[in-house]
Amino acid sequence: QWGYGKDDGPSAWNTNYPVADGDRQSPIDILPHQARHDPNLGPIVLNYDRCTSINIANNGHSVVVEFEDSDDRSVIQGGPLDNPYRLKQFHFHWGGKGCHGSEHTVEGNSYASELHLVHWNAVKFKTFGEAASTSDGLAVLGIFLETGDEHRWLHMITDALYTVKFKGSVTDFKGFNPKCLLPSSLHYWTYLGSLTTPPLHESVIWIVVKEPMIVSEKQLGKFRTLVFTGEEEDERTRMENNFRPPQLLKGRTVRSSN
Ligand SMILES: COc1cc(C[n+]2ccc3cc(OS(N)(=O)=O)ccc3c2)cc(OC)c1OC
Ligand SMILES: [Zn+2]
Repeated sequence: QWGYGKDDGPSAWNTNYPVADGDRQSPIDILPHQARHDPNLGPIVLNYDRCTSINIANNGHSVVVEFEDSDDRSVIQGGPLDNPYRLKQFHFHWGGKGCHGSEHTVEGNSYASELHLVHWNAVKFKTFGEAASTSDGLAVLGIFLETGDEHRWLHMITDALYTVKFKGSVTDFKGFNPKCLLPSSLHYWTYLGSLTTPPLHESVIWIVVKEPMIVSEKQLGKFRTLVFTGEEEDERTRMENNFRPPQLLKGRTVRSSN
């Protein structure tokens, strides 16, 4: 019942989700010079080598790749995290043709798109849902996408998008390791925030990587062939501009790894 349109978009979400006006909402505009460099912030460590992707789906808001998360086969740890967090899914946010579509911005500048790798603290919680509704139950790794040369591995995602054009479509998507999408440096900013879509739970430790991944305009354009609507609906609404704009910092500190 929520979306990214004029009537159901981010400015209307606080009607059904009052936490939208909360004190630790995401995304935010990141000001690098005001971020506190914290020498105690170690590197982010990704152990995705035994990760098991299951499927790729169009949930009516984005395209999502889900992972098997019944054990610690794919986890993120280190950095601001005091436990390993299990990879649950990743998805993207993007703009319209020529417009930008990232959620976090840097000094007011947005990128073409943003990848979110969603992890949950399976040490402290039994289910993703429980973690998703408890402070710091989730850790989301945000990667900016910038247009330039073609990304050598992104085609594995974009070649599958035609199979999930419509809301509610799901197809098998096995053997994909998202580590191949990451930029070379994992230097990051980190702050306490929320899910950027309803239910907007304030349960996320955000880790936003400074270096963007480079993808071609053509690859990005394939995301815009998806539609928000189901196959049975008569109108086809192109899936684009599925991003929430930056929210108030409300006194939060953003820390920077080296
Ligand atoms: C699998 O169970 C759930 C799935 C989901 C699906 N879900 C919904 C919204 C999400 C928003 C997200 O926000 S983002 N964009 O900041 O990464 C991330 C993962 C999400 C995952 C939500 C749940 O409770 C909040 C769930 O527990 C009941
Ligand atoms: Zn997201």
